[in-house]
Amino acid sequence: MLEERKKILSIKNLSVSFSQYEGAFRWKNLLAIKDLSLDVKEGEMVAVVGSSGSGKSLLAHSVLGILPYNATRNGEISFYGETLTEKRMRELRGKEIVLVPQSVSYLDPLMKTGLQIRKGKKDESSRQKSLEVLKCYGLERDTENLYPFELSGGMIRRILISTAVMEQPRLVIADEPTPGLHIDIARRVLSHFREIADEGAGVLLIIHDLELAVEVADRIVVLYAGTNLEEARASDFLEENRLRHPYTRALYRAMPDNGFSAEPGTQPYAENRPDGCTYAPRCEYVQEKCLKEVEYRNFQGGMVRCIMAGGEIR
Ligand SMILES: Nc1ncnc2c1ncn2[C@@H]1O[C@H](COP(=O)(O)OP(=O)(O)OP(=O)(O)O)[C@@H](O)[C@H]1O
Ligand code: NI
Repeated sequence: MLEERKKILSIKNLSVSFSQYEGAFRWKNLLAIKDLSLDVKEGEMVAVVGSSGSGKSLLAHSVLGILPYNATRNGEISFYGETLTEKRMRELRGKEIVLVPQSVSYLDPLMKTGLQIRKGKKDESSRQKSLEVLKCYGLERDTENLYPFELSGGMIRRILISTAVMEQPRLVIADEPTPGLHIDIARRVLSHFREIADEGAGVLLIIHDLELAVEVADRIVVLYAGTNLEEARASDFLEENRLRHPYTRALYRAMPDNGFSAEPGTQPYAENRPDGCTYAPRCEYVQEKCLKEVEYRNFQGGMVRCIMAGGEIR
């Protein structure tokens, strides 16, 4: 019998709001993430896709406990079944839970690469370990003596990953690790994350590029205007009618292999989010009842937030 894989990360009904000063002693509450749920199990790579501003980085920062000071988080985040409080996040961060940040400016420009990977430690065993990690990521030994400005974009990405995995984390959150990389290098970077998952850790991969996500991940979570509309198996993207939500189907049709057909319209900003289904203003199937709150529900081995799935949409 197959052993049940343990849940590493569980996020239930996450919301993140910002309070913003509007002037004249008025504050406005902006709901940037609304009712977002997902799990990552051992050995699994879950990709989160969504266009710019859909809440991907906020999701990552919520798990790490590094949201901006004016943000409020609600809902439940747990790690191996234990609720992640701010204190617990601080303890796990950089050790059991690591972030490969979106920005390459994360590296210290004045510190040699080797020292950055071992977080300033100078003892011989840390040095040996960092050399092994460099080798594992296809980087020469001498890379340890280089400064960030002497590295190519692809090398910097690999250094950021090396730095993250030095401590053998249980959960790796990678925030857009591929933009600006040549496609071959992007694939190589992603295959390193795949290996990390295959060795038993959980990987939450935040990525714009749906095609790459489908190639490498086990499951795909589709974010739209701060909430999730669908969770599908990567293999569901082989055929349009295996997908559950009209938005995911539109994304499918926009993929290069499927005709590149872009759909009209854009995702709403948090302050203009409609009541009910966030996708309703653009949806060809929209009906009166879509304007009420829509539940995120189990459907055909995945999840969907659409009342029409299984009915009008087959
Ligand atoms: N500090 C902040 N103050 C107010 N609103 C914010 C703040 N940070 C983010 N937001 C809001 O949250 C939304 C989601 O931001 P987030 O950075 O998570 O997007 P993203 O999906 O990571 O985008 P990208 O693909 O461009 O990195 C933004 O559209 C913005 O409205
Ligand atoms: Ni982001």
